[in-house]
Amino acid sequence: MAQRKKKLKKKRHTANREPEFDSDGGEFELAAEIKDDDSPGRKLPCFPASSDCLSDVEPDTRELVRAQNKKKKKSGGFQSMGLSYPVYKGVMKKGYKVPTPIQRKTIPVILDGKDMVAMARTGSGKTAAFLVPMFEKLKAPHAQTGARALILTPTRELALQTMKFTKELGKFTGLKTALILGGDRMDDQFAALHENPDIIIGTPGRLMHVVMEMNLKLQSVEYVVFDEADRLFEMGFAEQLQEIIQRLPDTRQTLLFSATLPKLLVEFARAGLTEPVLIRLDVDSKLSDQIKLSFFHLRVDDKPAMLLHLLRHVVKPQEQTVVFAATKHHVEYLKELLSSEGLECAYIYSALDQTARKINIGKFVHRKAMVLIVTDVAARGIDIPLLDNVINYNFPSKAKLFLHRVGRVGRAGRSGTTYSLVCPDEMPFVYDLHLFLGRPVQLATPEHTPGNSDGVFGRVPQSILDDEGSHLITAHENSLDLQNLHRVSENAYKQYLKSRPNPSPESIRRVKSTDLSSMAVHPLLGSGLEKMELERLQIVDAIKGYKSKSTIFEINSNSKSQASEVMRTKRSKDTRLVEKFSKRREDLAAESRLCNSLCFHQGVFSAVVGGKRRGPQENVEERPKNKKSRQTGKDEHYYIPYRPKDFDSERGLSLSGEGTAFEQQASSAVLDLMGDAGDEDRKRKRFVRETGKEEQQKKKIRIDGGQVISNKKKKKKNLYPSSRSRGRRGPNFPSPAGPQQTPSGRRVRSELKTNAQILKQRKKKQKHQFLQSGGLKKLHVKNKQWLGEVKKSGFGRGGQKKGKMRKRL
Ligand SMILES: Nc1ncnc2c1ncn2[C@@H]1O[C@H](COP(=O)(O)OP(=O)(O)OP(=O)(O)O)[C@@H](O)[C@H]1O
Repeated sequence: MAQRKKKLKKKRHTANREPEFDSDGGEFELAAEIKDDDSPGRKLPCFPASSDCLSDVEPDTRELVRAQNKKKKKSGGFQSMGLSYPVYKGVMKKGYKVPTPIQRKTIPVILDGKDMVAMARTGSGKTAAFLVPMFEKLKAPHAQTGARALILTPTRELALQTMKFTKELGKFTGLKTALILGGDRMDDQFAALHENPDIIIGTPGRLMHVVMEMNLKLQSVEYVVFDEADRLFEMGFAEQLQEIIQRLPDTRQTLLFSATLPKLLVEFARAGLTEPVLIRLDVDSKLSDQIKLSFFHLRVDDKPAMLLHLLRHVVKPQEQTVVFAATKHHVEYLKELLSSEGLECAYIYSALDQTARKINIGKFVHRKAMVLIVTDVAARGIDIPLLDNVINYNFPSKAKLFLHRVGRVGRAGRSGTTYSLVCPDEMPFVYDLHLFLGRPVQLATPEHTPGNSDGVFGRVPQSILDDEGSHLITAHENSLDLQNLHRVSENAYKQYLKSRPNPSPESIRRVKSTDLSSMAVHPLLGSGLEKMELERLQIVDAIKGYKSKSTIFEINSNSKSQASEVMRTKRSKDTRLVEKFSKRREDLAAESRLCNSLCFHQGVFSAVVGGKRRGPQENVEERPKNKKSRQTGKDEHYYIPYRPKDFDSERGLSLSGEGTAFEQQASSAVLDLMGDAGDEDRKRKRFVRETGKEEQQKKKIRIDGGQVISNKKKKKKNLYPSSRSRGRRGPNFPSPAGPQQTPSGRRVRSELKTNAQILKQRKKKQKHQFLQSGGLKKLHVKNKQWLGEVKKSGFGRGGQKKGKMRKRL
């Protein structure tokens, strides 16, 4: 223990000597933010002198060779990173000639042994950024110790993909990898861990389950990666991560990667980072310019028709498309719908059987199906290189989820298009997204052409919806399945709406004040018919917005009924208020129109945000000066906003999506005057003491598949010994030895059991099973039967004879 502490100190000491990555004053805060600077001549962080090397078992010649290689090769390429031959060969074989910016920034720092939090946009090559240095560090398989690297991912698909990358990039290193995923057989996973893998790739739920079953200590892990870290550190995985992290040694190197990470490292406090380096690339331009965005405004019922239109007429036949839907029921419905319309499609959702998921992904990757319908399970990390389009059938409720979904296209410098179907209740999320991206919402105008339609928010011509709608009606009439699935998906949507997070209040306000009647048809959908269609839509809007001057109570103007009298009196009383309200609405609409045009022409986004920030001085005169704006008298030049500039962006990235960690903490800070005395029972309206149930709940753990089980029950289950007793050992099952050593010389207790222990456990289990299956009772009954039989055979039918035989019995 003392030795470990000493080493940790040493590690910190080495890190402190490099000022460019240091945290200020050793506080757990933002250590350093490296701006996107791709200058090839950038100085690489220097290596520690051999005396500072972490291993005190032998002088690390590897480091020296690497430093030597670095000096020789010109900077900018993988060569300059001083990679060893097997690793370099794997990288070249994969076809990576030059490192991507995130790889160039992160690999040298990771090789220097620092903890890291790295953010770069989707498809920028983050996987290789943590795999390459991992291979370099692990070097070659180790015979004695357990796994030395652990990679955690939030979804099975992503874990499978990381496994594929690991195999390809690490082909020449000979390192062994075990994949621990929910949905696969646990016995196989026990066996895989017995083969003494160097790397474990897994999803938190199943890994925690396996770790607890096998009682693995994970003390040999030196390198931990949390891929899609923001998702992993969201509430859903908290317990599983806790269980895994507390088993890891303090001296490990921890890396967090994602395309969407908040700036405040406090949000990752549970990861146990030690003086981490923060690398955030593309903070300003979160989306690749190669990705084109289109937003279509329509009713929720028109979405199926629009989807069909997009897939048939807008998307090219040779292009592959991923459709994101809100729930698995939507996926099932859409799959049935598209199939009935002759569009071949594959589908994935988390509840789908593992084999079916693999088959469906395979079908899509091999271009047997050109459409893949998915829930958000496939939103993160999945890399399908030739993917062209993403369709958001349901708009994501979080801006960062939009980034991840959209990030499935435009990978590694390719181009792609995203189409989002937005119904009225999803409008505030579109505004939230634009706040997050720092762009104005562009409402379509008749002047927009398909060529300049990027980011435009427009309407869908009714003619398109009518055409496809008639197909849909026939399809539904002919298929009972489709009708049922549609009904189920509608019910699921109601549930989905209940669980959906709320948009920000300013976006709701903005949507209310936006005059959508001025919005034209989306340029991608109505080339040539914009003006005519706009007029038509305006007439339809006017009809929709028509309000009768009198109520149903006043149908007969000279009616003397009591109801009509009441209505008339009320009307005369409220006229002033109604007028005031409609005038305010008109003003707001006019202001929003002006803001939109200003933003569109000048790119001044600040003007869009609820009128809080003002545009350039010269345009102030053009604004309708309402009472409020005149009163504020804010001088932009000297005004210091109470929110930081990147507030909206950071709010989107924050793990809870509610704001910064500080704001959350402050809002949840409660002075508990009652202390431990108890809690208020709202139903009974009195204070009650804690019953200890909370403690019991804490002892329960959610395993993969969402099942909640108690720790105790888990132990009773004993899946691991039973698998071992069946002799499912891997071919290279290492002999159970005494204490082993890590390369750094630390002693680790063997996780393997001795023969005696195994036999003892086996006996215990057999006894347990025997008792559980009512073994004693059965034995008793069996004995009785036997006695009866013997009696019969001994004494014939009567059974009452006396004699020698009877005596013997
Ligand atoms: N140095 C490189 N040169 C060329 N291609 C690369 C390089 N590094 C990665 N790629 C390719 O870029 C694509 C995207 O890589 P990867 O999946 O690692 O991105 P990512 O940043 O992890 O994306 P996401 O955030 O969506 O998970 C992959 O097809 C990968 O093979």
